[in-house]
Amino acid sequence: MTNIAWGIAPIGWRNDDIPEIGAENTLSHVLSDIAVADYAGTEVGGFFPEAEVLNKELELRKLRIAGKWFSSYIIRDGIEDAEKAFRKHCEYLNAVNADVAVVSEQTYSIQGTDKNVFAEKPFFSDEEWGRLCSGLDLLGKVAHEYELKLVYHHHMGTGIQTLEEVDRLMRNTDQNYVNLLYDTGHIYVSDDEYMHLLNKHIDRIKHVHFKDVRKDEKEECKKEGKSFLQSFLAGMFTVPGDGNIDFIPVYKKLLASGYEGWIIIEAEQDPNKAHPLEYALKGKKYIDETLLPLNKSLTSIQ
Ligand SMILES: O=C1C[C@@H](O)[C@H](O)[C@@H](O)C1=O
Ligand SMILES: [Co+2]
Repeated sequence: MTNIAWGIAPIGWRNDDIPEIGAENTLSHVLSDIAVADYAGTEVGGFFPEAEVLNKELELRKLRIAGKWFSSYIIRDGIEDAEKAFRKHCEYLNAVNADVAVVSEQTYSIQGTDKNVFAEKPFFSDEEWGRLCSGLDLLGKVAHEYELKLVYHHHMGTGIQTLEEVDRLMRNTDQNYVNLLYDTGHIYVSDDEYMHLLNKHIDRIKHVHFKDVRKDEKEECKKEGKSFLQSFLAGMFTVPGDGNIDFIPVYKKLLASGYEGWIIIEAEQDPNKAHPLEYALKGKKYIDETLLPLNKSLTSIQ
């Protein structure tokens, strides 16, 4: 037995970074697809309604909420403003019974712009690093007050993208309050590797995004200097089992370390090209047929 819950993010149906795409997919449609594909839950998308309305729709389908993305601007706006916005965020998370607050520092981020995501990422100065890390410690304590875990999302096109940057963030934040969200797709696109980060920071990882990458598409996007948005629209990402990441050693490492929490399938694609339910089912088939049988090896270790 494991204490892992499998979910899928609404990002395959609708994308907060490009609200026009998939706009025809209503909340009911997305949640019903997630239930049909037999996932335990999801993360909150930007188009999700107030807590009371959402809870009713979740209950009807026996789904749970893992967490919700929070764009912090600690460096740009200062920690006071960030804390105020984050407290509101945590109140909503409590109202929908979530477990984690996904935080990503968006100061200077190019993830939503048309800049070349492979060559134009921002870098923080030493002074900015100091303010970011102490600010995150404070937000982590706020999350703790709300009985939530702050999980930091390393992300392409931001100041915390590479393994080196994640290392620095982990070294300079309080391990009691600042946890890590491990996103296979982002670290693979950034560093051409995904096991190193997992092995190195396994003790801080409290939330996981399983995003697969089509290597050839990635190389093409890099060659063409595409932006982050253009890259995912071109099909750089897909569901686990459909790309070039080997999730077997990833899942084995999580099992061996006793990981408890959510693994969220997160595959942003153009919903007009990649049928969202078809891909949700494809991801679930891979989990059921390839990953879950690995749980037996855990039983034999114990
Ligand atoms: O967790 C995520 C949330 C999205 O908004 C983001 O752009 C995506 O790439 C991701 O990993
Ligand atoms: Co992610």
